Amino acid sequence: MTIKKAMTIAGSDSGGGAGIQADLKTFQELGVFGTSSITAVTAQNTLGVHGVYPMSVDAVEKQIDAVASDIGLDALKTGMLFSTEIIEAVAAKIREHGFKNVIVDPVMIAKGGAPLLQEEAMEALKTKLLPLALVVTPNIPEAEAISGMSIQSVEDKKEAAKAIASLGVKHVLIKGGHDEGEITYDLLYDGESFHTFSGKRINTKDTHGTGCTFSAAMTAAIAKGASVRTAAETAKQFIQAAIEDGIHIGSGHGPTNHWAYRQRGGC
Ligand SMILES: Nc1ncnc2c1ncn2[C@@H]1O[C@H](COP(=O)(O)OP(=O)(O)O)[C@@H](O)[C@H]1O
Ligand SMILES: Cc1ncc(COP(=O)(O)OP(=O)(O)O)c(N)n1
Repeated sequence: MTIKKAMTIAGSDSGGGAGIQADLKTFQELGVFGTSSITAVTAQNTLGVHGVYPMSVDAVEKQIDAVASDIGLDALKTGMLFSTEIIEAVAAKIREHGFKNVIVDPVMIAKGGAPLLQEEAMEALKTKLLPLALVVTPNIPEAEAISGMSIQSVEDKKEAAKAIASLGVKHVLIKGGHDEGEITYDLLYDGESFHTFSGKRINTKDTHGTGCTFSAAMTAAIAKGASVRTAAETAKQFIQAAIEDGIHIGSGHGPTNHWAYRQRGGC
């Protein structure tokens, strides 16, 4: 059996719903061996972020080198990168190791409002990291911040996707969780055409880590050889099941259920 491998370069969420923890659980559920480089430790629970402790650039680099030099990877995702220095170091390592299937989840702000990316790091994200990415998966506020455009309609979403693609990233997937309406629409732009992935909007507060889980599911599917479009379909099904069967723990926003997709027969 060939083992498929995926790496996450992201922050740790002590509450287990987002970040590295969500990514590794998702990789595991989709049958992919997960490895990690931790960029920051957050003290976090369902009520919010109580502390952010960035790792040194050297620590982030050494974790990537350790995995690359021995284990290798079929796909890689980034999540919380926090600072310009860490983004520049990660971009340099992607180039040095020649990593190809790079999925960038441009994490900026946690649900409770805590900043997970310093404002001044936006430029490095746009100019250093996005040109190396196969896919970027912003939510609507992140797509607005990257494109500099306000998104109020489907047409706005399409224009923002084109503006983000012009930064050099091959596919742009704008997630629709922050929209309104009974159906969620995630929009994929591949540089030529648009594809929409839809699902029933679940009325729940247990949505902590949806973005991390979605991009990790895409990463796992791509590691297994799926096209970006098929990976987006898998990720949409994975997150739909995970939100529908959400886990009611803590007194704030509970995590999604990473077991749900496989329990329903997906793999
Ligand atoms: N209440 C919900 N019901 C169903 N799907 C949702 C819900 N909230 C988010 N999603 C889906 O979860 C994924 C993550 O979306 P989003 O919430 O926009 O990301 P983020 O967590 O980065 O803010 C997308 O596929 C989105 O459509
Ligand atoms: C360590 C860490 N990384 C990322 C996030 C943001 O995760 P996301 O999936 O966007 O979920 P919410 O913050 O919206 O719940 C995080 N909180 N912590």
